[in-house]
Amino acid sequence: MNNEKKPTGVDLLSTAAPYILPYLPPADLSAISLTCKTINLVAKSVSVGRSSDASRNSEKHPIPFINSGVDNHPYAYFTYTPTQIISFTDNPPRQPWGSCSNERPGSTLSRLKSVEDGSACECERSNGDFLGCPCFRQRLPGLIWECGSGCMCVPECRNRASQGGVSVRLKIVRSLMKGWGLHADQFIKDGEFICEYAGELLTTKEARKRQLIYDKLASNGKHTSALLVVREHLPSGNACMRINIDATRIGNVARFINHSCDGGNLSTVLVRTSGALLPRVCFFASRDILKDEELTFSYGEAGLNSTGSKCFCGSSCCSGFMPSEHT
Ligand SMILES: C[S@@+](CC[C@H](N)C(=O)[O-])C[C@H]1O[C@@H](n2cnc3c(N)ncnc32)[C@H](O)[C@@H]1O
Repeated sequence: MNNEKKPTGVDLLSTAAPYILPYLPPADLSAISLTCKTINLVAKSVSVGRSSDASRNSEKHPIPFINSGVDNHPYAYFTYTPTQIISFTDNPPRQPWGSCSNERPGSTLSRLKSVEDGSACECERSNGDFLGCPCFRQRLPGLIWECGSGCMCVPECRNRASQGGVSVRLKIVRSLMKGWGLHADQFIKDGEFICEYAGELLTTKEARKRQLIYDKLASNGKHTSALLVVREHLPSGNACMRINIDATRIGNVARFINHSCDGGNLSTVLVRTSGALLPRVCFFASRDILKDEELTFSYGEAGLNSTGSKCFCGSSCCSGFMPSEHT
């Protein structure tokens, strides 16, 4: 005789729900949480997991959302990518987030630490020739050349500072006037790498199309977008290359960095890596940054390009209005 009890519908539901619910966007999660007690409990734990780490275990430390009673937003929903990707024309694929089974990758995501004495960089030598590494041949203002697949050096090489993802402790804090903002959760030294601006790489045509949609959505005051346009001036001085990165649907923590009219405490640097076709846009501390300070940079000059949206950066030179990028 078989004494084993057959699982009930509730048993099956509580087994399956933790695997399915982390794939749901907030509106669907909230709707399904009303169906029964079991689902409600799982939905609550998914929300708690989401607000505890925006990076979905992709970065070295968790990056929590902090909302100390400003409003009822526990987190912002988007698909996470630690580095730039080619754009999606359709909706991005669903990514689970908030599951308690997610494990921080730790050593599997080869963490790159800077080596103070520089002796780890073997790329300077090629057959005994110290001019072997392409990264050291060209240095231009606002541009850093890092070692890459074309170099012989170890991942710990100090000339790969921006390649290991976010290694400083950060948090995403809600404010009444600016929405979410990225803050330091530790002291950060002047010049330290903070994060890449990761998102979808767009053609200029696609960037212009999306900007029109975002401007329309923003006019009802409920939508924030994160489309960054950076221009790389070529050595001739006569031409420049445009890089359009949209972190609105798919991005990383850089999508939460707010604007400051005084230039803020971050510098925007283009990083070219040996062996890679396209540069990456990276943020470095432009001065020492204290724990809890908000991280900001200038989106551009307000002047004639202003969208008319009010700026709440609070700096002494605030123009009162947010700059806009003419895409
Ligand atoms: C890249 S997002 C930054 C993250 C955003 N605060 C959020 O909650 O997702 C850019 C948007 O943030 C808001 N923002 C950024 N800096 C601001 C500032 N100084 N004053 C007011 N709003 C700001 C604007 O709505 C802007 O369109």
